[in-house]
Amino acid sequence: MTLKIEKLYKSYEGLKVFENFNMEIIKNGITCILGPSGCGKTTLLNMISGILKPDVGIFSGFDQKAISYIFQEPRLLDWKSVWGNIEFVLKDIYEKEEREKIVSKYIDLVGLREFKDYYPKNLSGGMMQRVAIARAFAYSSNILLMDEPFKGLDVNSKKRLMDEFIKLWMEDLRTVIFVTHDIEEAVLLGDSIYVFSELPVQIKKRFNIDLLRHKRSLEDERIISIKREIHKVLGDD
Ligand SMILES: Nc1ncnc2c1ncn2[C@@H]1O[C@H](COP(=O)(O)OP(=O)(O)OP(=O)(O)O)[C@@H](O)[C@H]1O
Repeated sequence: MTLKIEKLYKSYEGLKVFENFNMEIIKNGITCILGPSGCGKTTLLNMISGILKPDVGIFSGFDQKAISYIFQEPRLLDWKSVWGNIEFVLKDIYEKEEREKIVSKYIDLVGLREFKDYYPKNLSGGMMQRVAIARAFAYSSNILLMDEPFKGLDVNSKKRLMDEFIKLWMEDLRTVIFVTHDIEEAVLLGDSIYVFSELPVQIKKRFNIDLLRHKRSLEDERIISIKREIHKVLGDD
């Protein structure tokens, strides 16, 4: 099963970003998007989420009510604790008792139990991003948009967060659309990787990776060869 974006057009004051753009997204899989800076990746996520309107375009299989969005920066509410930030998105949906169960589950899954009463100002960047990820999963969406959620984190925090993300995703498979500049993140997490061109953006190439995620490693021959090909397509060589 796939979700489809067809005949998409979007310009900003004469700058053509999308022009007859088409793309398929695997349902309940992880689709990664790589591409040069400014090629329209965030614009695409914003249109999928409904934050931004396309000029023209058909989106099939997307229900904007069922979308969670993890932004580059965690966007936590400063005046709410870790617990409060996650509970906030469940307020109008569940009764208190059910909310507590859900928040408790996700706080444990991202390892923040002992920090549940902390406020954002007392958390590290990695911890804030863990709260943002827990919040996105706690909200029962079918589609999860992620715009470089691991950007700017040190290697260990990033590795830990990626492992936590996969653990959460395996619990209830959702359709993930994941924008990144980091080829290693893409080859470790993606079922499918799209490489975008410069503007107006087109798909330069799509890679499908059918290796089991827990068996993937950056030392694996197949992963090394896919990485090399992606570099070539991006024009990094
Ligand atoms: N609100 C806006 N008004 C005018 N131009 C915009 C606006 N938002 C984005 N653009 C332009 O549209 C193009 C695509 O921007 P977008 O942020 O979607 O790219 P991106 O691929 O996410 O970039 P990056 O990888 O640097 O985050 C860029 O040239 C950008 O300058």
